[in-house]
Amino acid sequence: MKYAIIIPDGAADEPQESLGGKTPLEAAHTPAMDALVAAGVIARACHTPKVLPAGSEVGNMSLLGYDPLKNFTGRAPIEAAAQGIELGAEDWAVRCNLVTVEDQTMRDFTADHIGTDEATKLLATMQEYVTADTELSQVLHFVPGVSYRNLMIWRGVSKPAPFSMETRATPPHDLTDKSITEDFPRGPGSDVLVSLMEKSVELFKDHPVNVVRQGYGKLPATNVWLWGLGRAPSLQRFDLAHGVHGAMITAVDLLRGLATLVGWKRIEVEGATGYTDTDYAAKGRAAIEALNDVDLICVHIEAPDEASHEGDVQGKIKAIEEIDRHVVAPLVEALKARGDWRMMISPDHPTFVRTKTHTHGNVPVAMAGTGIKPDEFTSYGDTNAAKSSLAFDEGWRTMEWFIKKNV
Ligand SMILES: O=C(O)[C@@H](CO)OP(=O)(O)O
Repeated sequence: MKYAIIIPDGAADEPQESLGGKTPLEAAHTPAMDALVAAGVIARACHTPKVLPAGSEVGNMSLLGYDPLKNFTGRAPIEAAAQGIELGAEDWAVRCNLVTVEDQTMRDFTADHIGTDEATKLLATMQEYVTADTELSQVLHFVPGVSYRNLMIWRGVSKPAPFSMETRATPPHDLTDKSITEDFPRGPGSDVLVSLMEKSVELFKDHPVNVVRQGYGKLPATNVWLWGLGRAPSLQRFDLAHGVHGAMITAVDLLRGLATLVGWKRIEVEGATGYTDTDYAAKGRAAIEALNDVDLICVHIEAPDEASHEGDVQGKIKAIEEIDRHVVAPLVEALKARGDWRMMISPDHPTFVRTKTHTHGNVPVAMAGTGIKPDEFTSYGDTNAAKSSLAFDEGWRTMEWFIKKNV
């Protein structure tokens, strides 16, 4: 049996007045996704338990079949795994966004999609500052990632990290257009995080990177925003849990990290950007090719989530349609040509274009293929999922149903 999982990140949403009461998934023209539901089932799953952040870090862990209530330790340690950074028992990883804050309001949690080269220079400035501070020089390390998504690592052997599970920090994408004044990190060790965030304002103010950016009309990176901290998680290998070898196609470190932690192969695709300008067709082609090597291919596409964070409903619809045409449609054909197959389509969490951020709640899950008997539904969407009698309140249990159903 060959399996494929498509994750249109953040694609679930609420009905929109501007779409005549449809959700973006329902307004989008998605013949391949609809055909999959017609041939199989639609279900709903909750991948974000109320007590955890309604984020991709929790949602995707659950989607891959791991109970986040037992396994989730924070977002940054997962992203550290993507970079091959090993965290010891005393170490903490912290997500270090580059952001644009204006008049104490979060103008852009991506610092206008800052380039990786520019981000690397700004992080080097933070590192220079920390290195000059004898107390923190041995423990804090700024690690560039891709664009605004970077890390800070606290090596805790010589000086224990002051953080705990009680340390709270708000994701900057939850603050778009909002005041940041009440949302600085809180709890154990937050003074260290806040002082670095404040110091970055001073260090970045006239930084050459920002001078150049403003010269060509781009927003400056005014601050680092520290959040998503945690210690290393330990996840059971996916093949030991399900007897299936998997591979991941994604453009973001969060999913690369999850793949690493569960023992999946990672496939890098040229032109995959983690944004709405990604090369959807290249991802589709890479997924088909991967079926030669692995039993399960997972394709994660960040674009619907990014369009939602920008409040761009038409951009979200376009991203969903591109996924349907360039990933789902060719992949279904390729799977069918190989014999027994199954496909699942599931977002990790809803991202509302209205609020420009993630929310807890159900996502629609389409599952079809060998051994899955069709239900009465014939199109993919949030409303049909809400009506379905197949529901996974503990979303992480969906994976077992998908892999093992009737086998
Ligand atoms: O990586 C991030 O910082 C966020 C926003 O881009 O991603 P997601 O919304 O998928 O959690």
